Amino acid sequence: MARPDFRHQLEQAQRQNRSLLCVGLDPEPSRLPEALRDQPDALFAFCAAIVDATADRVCAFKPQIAYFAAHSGGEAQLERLLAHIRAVAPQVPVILDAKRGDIGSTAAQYAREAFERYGADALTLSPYMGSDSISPYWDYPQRGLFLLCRTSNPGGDDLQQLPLQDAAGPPGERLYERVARLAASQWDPHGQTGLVVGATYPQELARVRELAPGLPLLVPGVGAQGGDAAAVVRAGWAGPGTLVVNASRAVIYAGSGTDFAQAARAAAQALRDELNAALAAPL
Ligand SMILES: O=c1ccn([C@@H]2O[C@H](COP(=O)(O)O)[C@@H](O)[C@H]2O)c(=O)[nH]1
Repeated sequence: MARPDFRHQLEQAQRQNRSLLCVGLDPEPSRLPEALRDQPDALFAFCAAIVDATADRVCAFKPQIAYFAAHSGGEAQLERLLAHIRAVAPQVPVILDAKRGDIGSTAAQYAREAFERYGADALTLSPYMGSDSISPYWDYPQRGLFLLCRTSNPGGDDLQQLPLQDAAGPPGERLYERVARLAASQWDPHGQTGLVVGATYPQELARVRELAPGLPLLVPGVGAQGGDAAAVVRAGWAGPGTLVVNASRAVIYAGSGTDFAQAARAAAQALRDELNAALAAPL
């Protein structure tokens, strides 16, 4: 049977697992439990154990491609990991975090890599090369696209907060606001677009929600980066399928011993409950 489109997958996973939590899969070899560290497929083995332990507590998984591509043989382990998620948790969509952005001909190759090679359900993109760097991904209308809008890092201010003075928007519109407005209009011809907004900037998150009332927002920055989970829900929630809150290190490194997967499950459960407690009505 054909998989539903990303928005429906996300909505279904959120309802089924009663969860807004996305677990980020960012395996750093020096932080893996000792028992796994020397295994040739340690990245896969670690992430697969986290997936198995948390699949009924999350609405998505988000592997960050750099943690795999940085190591010889790592991309093959990422391919294996996506196949594993598909086999053990077909109801949970996978957002490949690659933050791609390039001219159209190269973008077409990145799209093929994400959606055909890895079989990801959604992909993060940097939109700062403009519409022709995004349009090749529209050839995969079933897959989700999350455009970087207001990122979680302090340096995001350097460009994303710049006021614009051109005729295409209201005077003083910030660059991140322009991205949100475009994503909610001409940059979303197939209803597949979402935005990345950091949990560390709840005011901007609320502003993005005003500008893009129905778009899914992928919100990294709770846990290790200190974002407030309840504030994220208050600012970003607009109904099932509209808010995905990512935590990577706070979940995957919750434990470091042989019980690391159980520790990850407990951390995911606690974060899921914290997010749910901030919802006005249960999922
Ligand atoms: O603005 C952004 C965009 C992406 N990320 C990514 O999310 C995770 C966050 O990891 P934590 O361990 O929960 O801090 C990581 O993969 C980043 O590359 C982000 O942090 N901010």
